[in-house]
Amino acid sequence: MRLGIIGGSGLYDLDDLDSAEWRRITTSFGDPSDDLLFANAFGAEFVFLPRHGRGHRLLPHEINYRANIAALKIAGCTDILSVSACGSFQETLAPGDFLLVDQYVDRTRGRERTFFGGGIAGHVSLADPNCGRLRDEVADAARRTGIPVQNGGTYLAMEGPGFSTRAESRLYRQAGLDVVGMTAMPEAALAREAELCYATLAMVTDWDSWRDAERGAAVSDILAVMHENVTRARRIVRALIAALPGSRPTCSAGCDRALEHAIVTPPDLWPEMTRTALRDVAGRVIG
Ligand SMILES: CSC[C@H]1O[C@H](OP(=O)(O)O)[C@H](O)[C@@H]1O
Ligand SMILES: Nc1ncnc2[nH]cnc12
Repeated sequence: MRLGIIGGSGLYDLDDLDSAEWRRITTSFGDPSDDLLFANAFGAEFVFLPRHGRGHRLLPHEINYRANIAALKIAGCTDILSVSACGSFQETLAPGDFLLVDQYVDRTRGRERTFFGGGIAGHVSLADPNCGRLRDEVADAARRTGIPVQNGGTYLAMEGPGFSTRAESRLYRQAGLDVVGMTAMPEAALAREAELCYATLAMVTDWDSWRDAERGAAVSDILAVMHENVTRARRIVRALIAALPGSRPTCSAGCDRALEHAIVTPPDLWPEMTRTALRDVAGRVIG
């Protein structure tokens, strides 16, 4: 089992590593957000990728999500923990709190959201869009650190880059959604297509814009909360790494077999170019 960590806003590298090396990986789907950090700690090898690049150079819609997921797959990752800063729609999720997301509502637009196409049609199931097993492992890791984490909640993926209007924010709150961010989709869907176990650790940084008496989501407030809490996010990640099993168990949630019955086009019709590109992420079924 090899863990990939996608660091979101505020998490651009990891500390306390025994060894680490930044390496460039190119993919059939373009370049990832940055080089990948191949690292070793607690006797486990893992890979880290800063989603917005070091120095936070990329807006959510400028991120090449396909290349990021493909690069982590090429790097040998079997599981991905994605860390994301989020606004909260719930009184029970205050700035500084952590949530393990189990559902997403995707309101992003115009992003490349599939590896399929170009003559090979594939449709994966997204009913349970992330890995319950990995989520529980992260919850256990958090428990060992003593950091409270809510296990389960819905993440609204908005297009951005501007934050929600008050009307949008209230609508999402009334709909019972829990947090809002700009990056977990199509990342989660692409991880599923690449047969990777995927979970989102959401770090609540603000109340978004539904509270009358407050000015609404603002980067200065978000960055302040993020800086105060990124150390706790790192502690959860470290506890997870320290408990990683040496070999990957067959995923009880089925993420590692997501493509088993997903491809509709018969193999004799697969265009060679598309097949070659898909090998980066779907070699197991593409051959
Ligand atoms: C810096 S505030 C908005 C920014 O923060 C979140 O990033 P990430 O999900 O990568 O932690 C949000 O999605 C926006 O990209
Ligand atoms: N309120 C918010 N909306 C969208 N993305 C965010 N990232 C952090 N806080 C956010």
